[in-house]
Amino acid sequence: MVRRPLPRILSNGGAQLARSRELARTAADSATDVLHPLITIARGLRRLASAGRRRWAGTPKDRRGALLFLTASVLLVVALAPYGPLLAVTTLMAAAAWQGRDRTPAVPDGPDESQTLRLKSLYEALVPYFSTAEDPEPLYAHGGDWQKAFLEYEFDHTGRIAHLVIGYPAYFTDGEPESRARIEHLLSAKSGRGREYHFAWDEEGNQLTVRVLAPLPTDIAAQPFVTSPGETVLGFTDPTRVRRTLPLTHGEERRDVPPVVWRTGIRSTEPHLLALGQPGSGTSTLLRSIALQALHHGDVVIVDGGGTGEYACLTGRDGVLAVECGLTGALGILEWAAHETERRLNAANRAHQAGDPPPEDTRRPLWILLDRPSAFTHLAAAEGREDPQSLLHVPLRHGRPANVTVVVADQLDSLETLSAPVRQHTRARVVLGPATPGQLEAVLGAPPHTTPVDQVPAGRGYARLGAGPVHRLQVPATPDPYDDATSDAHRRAVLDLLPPRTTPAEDADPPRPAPEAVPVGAVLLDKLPVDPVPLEKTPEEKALPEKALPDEPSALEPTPGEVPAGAAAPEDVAAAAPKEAAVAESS
Ligand SMILES: Nc1ncnc2c1ncn2[C@@H]1O[C@H](COP(=O)(O)OP(=O)(O)OP(=O)(O)O)[C@@H](O)[C@H]1O
Repeated sequence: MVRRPLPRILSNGGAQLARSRELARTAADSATDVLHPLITIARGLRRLASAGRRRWAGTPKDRRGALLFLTASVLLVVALAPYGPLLAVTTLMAAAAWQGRDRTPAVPDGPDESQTLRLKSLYEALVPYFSTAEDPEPLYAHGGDWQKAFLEYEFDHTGRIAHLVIGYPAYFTDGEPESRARIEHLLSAKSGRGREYHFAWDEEGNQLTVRVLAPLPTDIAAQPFVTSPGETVLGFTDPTRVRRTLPLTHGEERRDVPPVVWRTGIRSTEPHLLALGQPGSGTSTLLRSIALQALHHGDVVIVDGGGTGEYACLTGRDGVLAVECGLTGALGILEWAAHETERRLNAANRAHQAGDPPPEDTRRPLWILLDRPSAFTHLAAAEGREDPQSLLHVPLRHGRPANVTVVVADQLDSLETLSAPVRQHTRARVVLGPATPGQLEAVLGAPPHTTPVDQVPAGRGYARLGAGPVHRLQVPATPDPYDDATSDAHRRAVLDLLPPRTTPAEDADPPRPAPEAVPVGAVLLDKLPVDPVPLEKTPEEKALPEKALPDEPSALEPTPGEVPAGAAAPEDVAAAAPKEAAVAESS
């Protein structure tokens, strides 16, 4: 079959179109220049005519005859006088040209007096940092020319600097964080506090660009976000670093906002997240927001060391396998999660070896969300029991290929209490609330390029995914719907996102979920005796210390028999015997 060439307009249409557009623009510009006097006179005539109409309309009816008579007399005199019509037309044109002149006030070329004063004082303040006695031609000198140093500047409507490009001498140590920090601190103080500034250092060109950032929106409520499976919206950020936007609704209003999207799952390079913040900074809210998104495609296990019942709204919901607030329950569920991770790995490995796709029951994402595990660490130490964090090792280390994601939230000053695997394997990081530059750098691994604000709203902070840039972050408002302080709109927004309740929280004998709804090997945590299949325990399971299992089965706690039983089907248990070997193999 012979291929026919595309019509030329399709093959090189883009370039042609651009050329034609450029030609049309040039022609229009030239025509405007040539016709400018005519346009001015026409505009003036229109203004004169409308002034005449207004005058006529404003004249009382009894005087209109006299006015008409006067006008006619003037016209007659002009017509009869030598050169009268010519003079009249010339005068009319001159009047029209005067009336039609462009009256928009000319934009002043440079800064006004107060702006010049600001720039001068900023320049003077920079002199000690950007000059040395040995420099024969200093760019910065007391009483020097600020216009040479400040290459671009813009002011906002309040007269404060909104954008500034500063040139600096090549010998300034712009590679040293301390030197940069000194300049950034000075500039943000002198340009007006209470705003956030972004600093971009161009080390090659010896230029620093300062930009004032608009505050991030704090009024975005929880809602279904348009994302693909495996993507979680942590919050919203600036359009400068993130190209993508998400369509959001805010009441009646619709807007597009750039999100910070965290990718989890098999191909993720940051499969687990650590969120830290001062008390009340919004880390529990972030966890709730993540849980609501995770429940779209996966199962969620929540361990709440804070014990304030902030996740009660999730209890018994479809996909929520457990919400644990006590140490015993936390140990039980985390132990199950570790077994489940291993079971998934073994099942996936067997499938790989057999050349089959991974089994269905290893693909559904499992989320382990821990709020304040450091509280359990203290409690466990006091009671001489195992630290729940030690049970996170397997999910953290091997969770990615098993579709298991761990999210840990804690207070900033508990960073040291977090176990090494938690700190090592959580490559996605969030810091919320007020934090010192040192704390930000310790958690994020890099300093943010923006200055902190004095008043930090709840849910405001920074996020960094792996070795990526540090983003400003505002978490969507996802409050506890059972909190009296929650507004009706926000309560509605969260309740609308909750999956249906499949198990009544208080029900001692809840209805059994359909067998197909329960992943093979998953624990029916709360609740139900599993089918009475006699299951063999692995040597490890037999060796489990009794203390690791719930003392008193609660509504949500697995019974001692259920944890290992649900953690692995019999054939899995047998295959899981050389667990460590299998795990090592898969990694
Ligand atoms: N993104 C947000 N938008 C609006 N309000 C928020 C946001 N995050 C948190 N808040 C509000 O701030 C308060 C504290 O939030 P939250 O309980 O999540 O903080 P926390 O860091 O978990 O504190 P604590 O550890 O003391 O419980 C709550 O009233 C909550 O509604």
